[in-house]
Amino acid sequence: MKQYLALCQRIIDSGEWVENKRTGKRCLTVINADLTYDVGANAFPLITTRKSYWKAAIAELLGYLRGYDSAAQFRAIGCNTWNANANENEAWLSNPHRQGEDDMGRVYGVQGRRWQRPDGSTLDQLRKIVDDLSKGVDDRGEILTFYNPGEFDMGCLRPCMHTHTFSLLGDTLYLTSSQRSCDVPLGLNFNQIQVFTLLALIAQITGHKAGQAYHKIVNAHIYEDQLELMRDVQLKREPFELPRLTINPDIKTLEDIETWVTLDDFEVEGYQYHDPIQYPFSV
Ligand SMILES: Nc1nc(=O)c2c([nH]1)NC[C@@H]1CN(c3ccc(C(=O)N[C@@H](CCC(=O)O)C(=O)O)cc3)CN21
Ligand SMILES: O=c1ccn([C@H]2C[C@H](O)[C@@H](COP(=O)(O)O)O2)c(=O)[nH]1
Repeated sequence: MKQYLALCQRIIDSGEWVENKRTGKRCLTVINADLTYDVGANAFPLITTRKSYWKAAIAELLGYLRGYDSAAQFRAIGCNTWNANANENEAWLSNPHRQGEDDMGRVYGVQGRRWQRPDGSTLDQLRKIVDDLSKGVDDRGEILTFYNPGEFDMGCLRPCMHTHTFSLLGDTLYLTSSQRSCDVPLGLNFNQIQVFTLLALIAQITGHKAGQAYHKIVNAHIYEDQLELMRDVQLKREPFELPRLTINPDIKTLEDIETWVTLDDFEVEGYQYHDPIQYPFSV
C-alpha cells in the first residue's frame, strides 16, 4: 500500500502534463514505476484508502486466462470493466472488425490462448507455460504476451498490462509483469490484484511455492478529472494493514480455471478500508 501511495504522491509532486488524443484528456504523468508484491507472505496488495472492488479485478483476470473476447462473458462472471471499451468507443464502433454488441476483438486472452500462426493454426501460450512449470521446467521464455502489434486494429484497445514472465528458482515461482500504460487511480487498483493473484494461482496449479511478483510500469498517469479526488481526498487518508487472499485449494489444474472456478473460490481476510471513492473513467 505504501508503494502505491508513494507513486500517487510522486505523480502529483513531479508528474508532467501530457495531452492524450484517444481520450481527449490531459494526464499528469511519470515514466517508470516498479512495484513488488510478496505473494509468498500473502500480503495481498489491496488499496485500503478507499474501498476496492477486488472481486471484479479477479473476474477480469479469470476472463483473460479463459481467452474471453466479449464484454458479455466478463459481465457473466461479475466484471463490468469492458462494457465501455467494447460498446462506447467511437473508433471501435466504426471499426469493420467489430462483430456486434459487446465484441472486444482480438485482445488480451485471445492472444494468450489463441495466438494466430501464419498457417492459420493457433498457439496456446498459457498451456505451454503451465505444462513446462508443472514439470519443473523454466526455459527462460515462460512468457505470456498479449502484445500483438499486427492485430492492434482488430481489437478495441491495445493491452495495457501486456506481458507476464514466469521464472522458477528451485521450487519457488516468480512473476514479472510489464505494463505500458497505467491509469493509477482506477486501473492500478485492479492490476496490482491481478499480478498478485496470477502468481498465486499459477504457483498453486503447477505445484510450486509463490515468491515475489514484480510489476513494471512505463507510463503511470492520473487523468485531469481524477486529480482533485486523489490529491485532496484519497492521499489524505491513513492506510490500514494489508489483508490476506485465500484461494480454494481444490483448484489444481488449468482446466479447473477454465471450467468451474468462480469468484466464490476467492476470499479476503482482514480487509479494512476507508469509504468508497468514485473516480471518473475515460473511454
Ligand atoms: N481509462 C481506462 N482506465 C482503465 O483502468 C482501463 C481502461 N480505461 N480500459 C480497459 C480497462 C478496464 N479497466 C477498468 C475499468 C473500470 C474500472 C472501474 O470502474 N472501477 C471502479 C468500480 C469497479 C466495480 O464496481 O466493479 C473502482 O472504483 O475501482 C476499473 C478498471 C481497466 N482498464
Ligand atoms: O489493465 C489496464 C487496462 C487499461 N488501463 C488504462 C491505462 C490507460 O489510461 C487506458 C488505456 O489507454 P491507452 O491510450 O491505450 O494507453 O487504460 C490500465 O491502467 N490498466
